[in-house]
Amino acid sequence: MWNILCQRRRDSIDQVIDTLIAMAVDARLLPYSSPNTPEPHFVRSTASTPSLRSRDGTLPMLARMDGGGNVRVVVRVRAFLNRELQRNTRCLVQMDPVTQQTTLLAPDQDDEPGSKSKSRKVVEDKKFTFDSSFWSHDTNDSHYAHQEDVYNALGEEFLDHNFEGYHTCIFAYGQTGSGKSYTMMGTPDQPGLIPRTCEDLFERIEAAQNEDTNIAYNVRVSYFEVYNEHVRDLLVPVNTHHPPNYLKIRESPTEGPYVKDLTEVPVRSIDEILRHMKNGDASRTTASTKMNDTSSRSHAVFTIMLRQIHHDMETDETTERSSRIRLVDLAGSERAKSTEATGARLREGSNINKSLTTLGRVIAALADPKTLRPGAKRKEVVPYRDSILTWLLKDSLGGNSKTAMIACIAPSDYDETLSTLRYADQAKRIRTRAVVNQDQMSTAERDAQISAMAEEIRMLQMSVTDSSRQREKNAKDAEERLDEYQQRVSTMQRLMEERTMVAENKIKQLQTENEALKLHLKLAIESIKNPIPPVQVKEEIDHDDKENAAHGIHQDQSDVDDDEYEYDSDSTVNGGDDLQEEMQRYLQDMSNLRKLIGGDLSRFKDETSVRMPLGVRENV
Ligand SMILES: Nc1ncnc2c1ncn2[C@@H]1O[C@H](COP(=O)(O)OP(=O)(O)OP(=O)(O)O)[C@@H](O)[C@H]1O
Repeated sequence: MWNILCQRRRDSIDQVIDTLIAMAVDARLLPYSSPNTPEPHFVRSTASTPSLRSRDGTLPMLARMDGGGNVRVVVRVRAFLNRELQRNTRCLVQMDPVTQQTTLLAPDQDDEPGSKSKSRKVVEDKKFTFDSSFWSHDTNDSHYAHQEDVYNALGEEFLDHNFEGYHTCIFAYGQTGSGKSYTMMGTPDQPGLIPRTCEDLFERIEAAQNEDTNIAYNVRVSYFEVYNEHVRDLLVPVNTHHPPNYLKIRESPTEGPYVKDLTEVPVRSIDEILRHMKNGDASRTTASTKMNDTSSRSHAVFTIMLRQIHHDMETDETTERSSRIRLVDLAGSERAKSTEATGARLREGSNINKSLTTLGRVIAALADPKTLRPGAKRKEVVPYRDSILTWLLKDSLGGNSKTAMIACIAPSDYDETLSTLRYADQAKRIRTRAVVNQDQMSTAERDAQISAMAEEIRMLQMSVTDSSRQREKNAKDAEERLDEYQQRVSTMQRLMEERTMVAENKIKQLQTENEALKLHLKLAIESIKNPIPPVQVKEEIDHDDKENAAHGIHQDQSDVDDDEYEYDSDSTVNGGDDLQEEMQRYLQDMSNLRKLIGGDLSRFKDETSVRMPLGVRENV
């Protein structure tokens, strides 16, 4: 009992320390400090504020604020493949749909001919419990998990997080041929997690825009693969006459590691995003191996950047939420003996294993409570930089992201499945520190930020020119400055885009108001032109008089009332003229305002297009 209490206390302390470390790392977690605190670029962050558009709007406040959490780990077992059926292999995996427990059964002596299991000292049943266990082995079973079930249980919730402003990452891990690509990409008939996420994303955007015109969405995608420790852009068509263009990795103090010059394509519809996804997928390096006819020989990273910009017309404040959706299909771990690979395949296999081994070391380091202890130099302990894959996934594995791992397993390979399940079991202990990526600022603040940035870019431009003169002397320094300069330019482009979106929204709103006023004016003029005939009122009054007389009520005022009515009618006409004049004046004001905003808008567009060639991003 005492031990449990101590453990609980240690856990709580660890949690508090975690939060404090996260606050120190990410200034946005700190409460808005005093006015004396210098605020870089006037950005007032409201991280952890309620969702702009959570799915049902009923998330409890605490759930929204708690960005930290353990890596979600799920496991999926696939059906037998033809070669396994021909060998008459036995299914070694059992899953309990109630407890989510996965049991790996020890193979019989005759199973897995030539496998290491014979020589293992202890070959016994092993039990693991994960967040979900997806049984995709036999379609006849009631708890069979279809592609849709996997998306509903995991993908949908992660997309909710993206709309709340969190970065997310879902990666599929497992031995070669265990069903990673099937789970992530799927087939045309059975689409996997990536196409389902794309579809759901645009369906939600469409629904949200129909509901609220003050919110604008901006979606971009990128797709790259890590092949033989090189990064290749999958959205750039392959040119067989040229050697592959491998991209470099850079690390920015604010954004973390990123791929330099990676294509980021803006997408506006489901069809567009699916087209890019399919093109990229077709460019991926695959080959036929003994274990899988279409084996992925690279790690593929499909990233969706989602920006939600909400402009409040009343306060003239803009709230921007940005999130990154990373969907990773890792290459499969493999044993040279099983794949019988030689030559290029063998070299690929050893590179794949090398990066997966590093991923395993990163996971082990992050899962180790000692790494999280106060005073531990986390950066030094976690070997992110030992492989391209782990360096690029640094943020997703141990930083600002909500992350899930799908461990894919084959039904009849004891050793490989045990190794995958152990890997997954360790990943369960990793805690990430996700925060809502949200900024809020007024139009004036944004303008000030753009001016400050323009000045900064001017200075950087000058220093880049100076540096390039000394390039021979100090090439690295010059390159770094150029990188920084390009990054600032693209940030500024983003701000300009935002300003354009806000201006467009304002115009839309003014147009609606204008239309409403025109209609109002038309009705007012019509009612002035065709006033209600006074005679009707008179008749009614006469009728009333008669009735009143019949009831013996004295009506001295009836003539006066008539006069008053005629007088009122005149004054209505005069009042109508006034109203019409006022309306005309108002309309004039509106059209002036519209011209003014229109002028601004075209100016912003001009500025953006003028600055375009300076940016790093292609196809933007
Ligand atoms: N849940 C499933 N239901 C039906 N078939 C599946 C399932 N999972 C995988 N498969 C089939 O198994 C084979 C191997 O799957 P897949 O290519 O997805 O494996 P992988 O883990 O991506 O392999 P690699 O690491 O070699 O790329 C494919 O023919 C695929 O259609």
